[in-house]
Amino acid sequence: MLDPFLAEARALDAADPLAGFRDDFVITDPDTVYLDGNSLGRLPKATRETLRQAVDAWGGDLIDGWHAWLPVGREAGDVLAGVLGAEPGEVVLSDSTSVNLYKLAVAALDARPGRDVIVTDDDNFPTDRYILEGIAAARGLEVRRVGADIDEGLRTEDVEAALDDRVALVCLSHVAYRSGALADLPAVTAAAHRHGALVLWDLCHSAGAVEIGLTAADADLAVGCTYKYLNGGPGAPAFLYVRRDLQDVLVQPIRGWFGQTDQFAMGPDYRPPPTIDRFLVGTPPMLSGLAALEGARITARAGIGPVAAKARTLTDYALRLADAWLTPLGFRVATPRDPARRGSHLSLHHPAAWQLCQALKAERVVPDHRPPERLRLGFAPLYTRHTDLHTGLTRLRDIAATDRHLTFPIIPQGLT
Ligand SMILES: Cc1ncc(COP(=O)(O)O)c(C=O)c1O
Ligand SMILES: Nc1c(O)cccc1C(=O)C[C@H](N)C(=O)O
Repeated sequence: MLDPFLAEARALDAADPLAGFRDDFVITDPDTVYLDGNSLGRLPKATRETLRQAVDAWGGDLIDGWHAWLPVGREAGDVLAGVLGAEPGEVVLSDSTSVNLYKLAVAALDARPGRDVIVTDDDNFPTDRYILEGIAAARGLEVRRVGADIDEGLRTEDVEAALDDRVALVCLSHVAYRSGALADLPAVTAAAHRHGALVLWDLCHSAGAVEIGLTAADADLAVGCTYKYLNGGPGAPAFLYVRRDLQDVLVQPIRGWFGQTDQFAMGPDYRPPPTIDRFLVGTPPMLSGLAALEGARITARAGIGPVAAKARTLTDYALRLADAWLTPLGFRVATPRDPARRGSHLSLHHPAAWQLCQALKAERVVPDHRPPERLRLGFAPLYTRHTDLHTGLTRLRDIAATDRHLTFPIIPQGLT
């Protein structure tokens, strides 16, 4: 008899309005179940072609190529604005998420003179915590860390309790990198605004996975990477968002010539334009920028509404498999069960998570491991099928049931 879960996966895939998008990606080994698109997304076929042409343009056009390349960061920003629920002209590609976080955090702090507290959470992604601590140390500020449950995420009331009129900036991840827990972006933003603070959101794990609605939430600032669900490729430039009315108010700390009015006039003084361009710094990596644009276009074409809806059916389906097959084997779901409170990945706690991760890879299922003791399974709605989850979790169940993972070393080393 056909496993009812498999029948269900096939029915969900058959009814999936995004099913055709899988063909837009390069898939060299169809037997591998790739569940790490939340760390590095797949290569879009269009990107392979775009990059071939870009390399030829470099070879042929040489310096003249810049006429076509210079607008790419803004063009990609406008495509991403649709994905993030922002307006054209409010998003641009620039630098890395880490560098953008620094630039916007400092700009926000400078816009709130006399206030000396940054609020973040104690489970935020490492780069965010390190950068905020660094800024605070350099400026003699306090970092107030809200306690976040590592599986259930941040509670709005806990953020609210940390707010007062000393707080200049609240900086949080929208989707928590380990658990996938989704913070309440509109509610936290509104609470911070009631206390006169600005909010900077890290959208790395939500961009291209959930509906964000930056404009609807009156969000101030955001950063995020393009190499995860947006399929921009390894090291592709990050994006930054600054709400229109803040653009000519905020001054970013790295006064590069790409953030200058009429940069090729090579003028004597720094006079940043009143637009999103003032948050640029230096010469962008063009090949990666073109790849980020191509990747963003696919999500924009699919529409973030259908993408987010598929993220819900994928995570919901995987949760039910986990409950039925994995909980009896010592796994514990480490992601919120409420679909309104999670992004597009699922975390599973198991004391042997590292070994299970290695065993899965050996059997052509690619998850990753995040300490402490969590397997992280990322579902990229554009190319992950429900049947992939059935295959991947069947292999995980069989490995755990037969202890095949115990032959792998216990100590994590290097990349997962
Ligand atoms: C939440 C979050 N912020 C930031 C980063 C990384 O930023 P960067 O691209 O600067 O390494 C990641 C992933 O690498 C992330 O998951
Ligand atoms: N950015 C990464 C990298 O340069 C190497 C390996 C992994 C990454 C990641 O994106 C990790 C990811 N942000 C995470 O949530 O763990």
